[in-house]
Amino acid sequence: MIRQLYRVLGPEGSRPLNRLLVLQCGAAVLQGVAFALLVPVLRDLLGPDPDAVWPWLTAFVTCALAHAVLQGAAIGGGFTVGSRLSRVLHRRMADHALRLPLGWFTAGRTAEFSRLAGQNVIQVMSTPAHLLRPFISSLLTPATLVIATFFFDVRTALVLLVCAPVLFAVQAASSAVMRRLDLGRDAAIGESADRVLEYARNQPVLRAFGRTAEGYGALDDALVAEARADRRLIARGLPGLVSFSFATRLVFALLLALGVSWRLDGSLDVPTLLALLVLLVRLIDSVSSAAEAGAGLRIARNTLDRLGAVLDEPPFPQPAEPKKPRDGSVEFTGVGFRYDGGGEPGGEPGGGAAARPVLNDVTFRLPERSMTALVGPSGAGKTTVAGLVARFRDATEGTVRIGGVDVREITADDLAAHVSLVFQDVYLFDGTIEENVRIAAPDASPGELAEAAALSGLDRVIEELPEGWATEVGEGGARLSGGQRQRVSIARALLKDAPILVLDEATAALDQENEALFAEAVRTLADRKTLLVIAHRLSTVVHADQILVLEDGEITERGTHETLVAAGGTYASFWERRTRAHGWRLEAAPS
Ligand SMILES: Nc1ncnc2c1ncn2[C@@H]1O[C@H](COP(=O)(O)OP(=O)(O)OP(=O)(O)O)[C@@H](O)[C@H]1O
Repeated sequence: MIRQLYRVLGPEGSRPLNRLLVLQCGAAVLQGVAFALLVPVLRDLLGPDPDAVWPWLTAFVTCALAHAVLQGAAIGGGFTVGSRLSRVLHRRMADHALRLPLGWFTAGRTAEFSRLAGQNVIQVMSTPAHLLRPFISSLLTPATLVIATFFFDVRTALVLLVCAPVLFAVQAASSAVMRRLDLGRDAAIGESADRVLEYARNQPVLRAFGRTAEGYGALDDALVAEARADRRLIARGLPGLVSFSFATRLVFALLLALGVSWRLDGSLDVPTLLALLVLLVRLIDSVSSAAEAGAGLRIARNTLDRLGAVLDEPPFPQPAEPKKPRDGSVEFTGVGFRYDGGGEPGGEPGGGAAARPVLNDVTFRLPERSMTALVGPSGAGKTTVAGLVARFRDATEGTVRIGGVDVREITADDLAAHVSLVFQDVYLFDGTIEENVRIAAPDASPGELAEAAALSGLDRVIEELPEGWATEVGEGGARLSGGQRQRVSIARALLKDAPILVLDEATAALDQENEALFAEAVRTLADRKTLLVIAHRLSTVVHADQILVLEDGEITERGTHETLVAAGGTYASFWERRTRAHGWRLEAAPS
């Protein structure tokens, strides 16, 4: 536990923790000495010469006062270390989130991350003040008492010395069982929390389909599993706790019986017996509080383990000898990819359990300042290609190059500076429209902002909104329509002014008029940027310099609109159906 705290706090936090531990240990030992001094105090008080008590009483009061001072300092230190712990953890988690590969952030892991950063960090920050101190004193105070007992009655001390390992063994066994059960219960609670969140988020869909809480199977299952974990905790954990409590009472009874027999055979006087019994009660009390403190510490340890596991996740690997992209071109050479962990940046190429390849031997080049359209049926792997350009994940085979340099040799900062992305799922931060657009380039001039707004069609949104640029978008952009959100995100990507722009279904939420205007803007952008446009709507892609048709993870056709229509393949059949039906959506060709 203490090792975990040192690990999480890092070198800068270790000095206050050292100080705190010294204070807590000192306070615990002094408490033991003060309790031990009660023996000569009581013995002299009840014995034939009560006046002999004064030196012992003075020593007892001095020790008790010194203990109170150290205890006060230890409590204060506990709070200081606790708040430092929360600051360090939040900062380390935020830094680590920046360095983790984007592919790591699945919905489940994001929920776990936010739980850890929120309630779990708060839980852990109370450890030094509320859990560590009682735990240390529940170990050191009894240890001091056992040593002190040697000065009063060696036989009692020897019995305690023999019993101590038995008590510790019972406690350790019970703790190990409880820890495993706690882990299972934590996981069950986490699952329920995720399902409740999902249930809340999906209310529109669930209500539309008339599903009530009772009918929401995933939530029901999670709650049943949580109740099962609770029952398991009680059924399997309780025997351990009861055994420990039973063992401590047994030790007390044994010593009481021995004390009485020693008294009866005349080898122990009454005042010493009474004083030893008082000491024994204190000792059993302290040992019992170890079990209570242990429960809290066990939970904190599990949490620290989970925090440690997240902080140990391999970060986005930075190249040892970074290279700068030479231009704004993009090149895929024999790229293969599958979603099985083998494609995590830094992961073993081709490692992990075998999964179906999503991309297979994909080779293409996007020349600088050109427009390429990537089309294909749903699930063909288009978004995966976009993610590989931005190195959300690494290709499992082949190489992705930007400006002639392997993306694995480019630093994350350089990569971010070179690639701008617009996805269909737009996320806006709670703030104004202007703040959301300026995230891309905080120092952009009003002219640059206006140009990005004009190209993306955001200028028309601004005109319609009474508060214009100062309109608050709400959490996640909830106060804007889907089309408005999309235009904010397009403007943001344009303002960033990266040489490569990837638009993945960027126009999906736009109406036909805005989509046509945006298609026009995209055409003009191709003079300045390398564009990779993924779109179901053919009107956006007909003017592309090259069109790549991706089917089932493979490029099956490539060429301009005219050549592909003339070739009479998949693209031509898409086109034919679109013109015949006057539809705009691209769908899978009938097989
Ligand atoms: N994170 C993921 N983990 C596992 N499989 C995934 C993941 N993301 C996508 N896939 C799978 O990879 C394949 C390609 O998905 P991708 O999203 O790249 O296709 P797409 O062509 O962009 O589809 P759409 O046009 O519907 O957006 C699909 O079979 C999909 O189920």
